[in-house]
This record gives sequence, structure tokens and C-alpha cells, in this order.
Amino acid sequence: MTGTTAKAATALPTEQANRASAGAAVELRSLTKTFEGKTVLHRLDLTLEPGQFVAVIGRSGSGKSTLLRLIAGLERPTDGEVRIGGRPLRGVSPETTVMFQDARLLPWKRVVDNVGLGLQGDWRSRAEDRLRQVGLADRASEWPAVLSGGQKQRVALARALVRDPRLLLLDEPLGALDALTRLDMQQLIERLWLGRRFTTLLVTHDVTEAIKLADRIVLIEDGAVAMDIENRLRRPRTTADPAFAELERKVLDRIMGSAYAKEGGHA
Ligand SMILES: Nc1ncnc2c1ncn2[C@@H]1O[C@H](COP(=O)(O)OP(=O)(O)OP(=O)(O)O)[C@@H](O)[C@H]1O
Repeated sequence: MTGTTAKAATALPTEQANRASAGAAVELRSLTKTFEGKTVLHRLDLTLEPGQFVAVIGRSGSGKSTLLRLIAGLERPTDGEVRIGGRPLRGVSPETTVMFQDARLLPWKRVVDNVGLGLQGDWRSRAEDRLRQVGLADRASEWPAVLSGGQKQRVALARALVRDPRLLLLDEPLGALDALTRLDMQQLIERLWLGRRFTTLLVTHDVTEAIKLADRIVLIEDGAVAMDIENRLRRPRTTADPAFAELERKVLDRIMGSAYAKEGGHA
């Protein structure tokens, strides 16, 4: 075995529900989401334990972002339930922050004011501290327009962290970055997570990124959890590690295998 354990790959909803505990960070119970008659998520069950780093992968249109938006309280389920910290979710939770592919900074506010956006009281030193953590202490008083794409995403990360979230939701946050900036950001996210251990859910297309960062990889297919794998590779993880490559192949085979099967192939 390579330090990874296949777990609950075909877990029934009842098994998943039994695993759920009052202390779970996130519990999705029989979650269903329908848009204009089209079912995107169908009776999906998933539990995230506090402090876990979980990656959600799946083919384009499989419902990953929809899942994240439901957990964020930005969408309401058609049926089923989202529970955060043991309580049913009603709207947006102050303990949850979200980071998207685009930084969504306000161009008329300086960098530090973007980080502190919406905060009350004495937030400035906290915002400056988070900018320092993402390596942008010296850019606090600049306008977003003069920053590179990677720097804007760092500001977005600082803004997500300034509220000390219990739950950080990352929706393809590195998807628009060049390869090197992406590697830098992966390291930054990993370092910050190791320091604070906020529960993290990362939606990504990138299986390598998922394996590098997450301790658990969840594949969404046909509106439900099709695979749920624990990743016990030691950090920092490198693609040069044969065990990394083996896990990557296993995950990709699983994704591609079911695609071939659907197309009538022989995978
Ligand atoms: N607000 C909406 N109204 C109607 N349909 C929607 C809405 N949001 C999502 N959908 C549909 O739900 C499906 C899943 O979309 P979603 O964005 O969750 O997929 P995804 O797995 O994140 O895709 P990608 O990897 O391409 O970003 C798609 O068919 C999409 O068109």
C-alpha cells in the first residue's frame, strides 16, 4: 500500500450518516439541487471533520461549484440539509469564508481596505497582519489595479483569512494563474492551513493540486459522491514521489474509467 487508503468508495447514505457526528464541521444530508428541472446534485451525503483539508474533484458540470455554493449558503438546497458545526445552515455563516477564481477586489478601495471590507472596529492591524502572511505587507496602500493576477489572489486569500474562518471554501482559486504562481500559491495555502487548521474544502479540476494539498479527495459524479479517498502522503508532497504518481494515476483512472464506461468503451 502506498500510504493511501480507499475509503467509503461506495458508501451508502446510511453509512455516511452513521459516520456523521455532532462535532462535524460540515454535514450534507441527502442534498439535492435542481436547476430548472435539471438535477445537478442528487441525495448527496458528505461529512467533513473539523480541520480536514478536502478536495472536491469531478468533470466539468458535475456540480462541484454548486456544492460549494450550497455549503457557503449562497444557494438553497432543493431538498436535503446542510449543517455547519452541528447546526442547520440558514443563509451565509460568518464563520465561513469563500475564495473564487477571480479575486473580486473593489478597484476603488486600496489593498488593505479590500482585505478589511465589511469588518467593524479596529480591523486594520489584523488586515495588515494577513497581508504580511501572504507576502504583501508592502502593498497595503496600493490600488488593486497595479497588482498582478497572483498578487490579487493573495489579497483575496488575506481577505478570506482576516475573519479567522472555521471553514474556508476555495472554488478553483488558482485556476487562472500561471504554473509557477500556482505552485507558489499552493505552498502558501498549505503553509497557512498547517498553521491554523481551518476546515478547508477545495474545488479543483487539477488532480495533482488536489493530491498535493488535500488529505481527502472526493469525486462527484452523477450528482453524488462516487469516490472518497484518504491521502496519507507525507507533506510536503512532491510529484517526484512514486507514491504520489501512483495515487494520481489511481484517481485519474477512476475518473476516466467511468467516462469510458459511459461512452461504451472498454476501460
Ligand atoms: N444558477 C444556475 N442556474 C441554472 N443552472 C445552473 C446554475 N448554476 C449551475 N447550473 C448548472 O449546474 C450544473 C453544474 O454546474 P457547476 O458550476 O456546479 O459545475 P462544476 O462541476 O463546478 O463545473 P466546472 O468544473 O465546469 O466549473 C451545470 O450544468 C450548470 O449549467
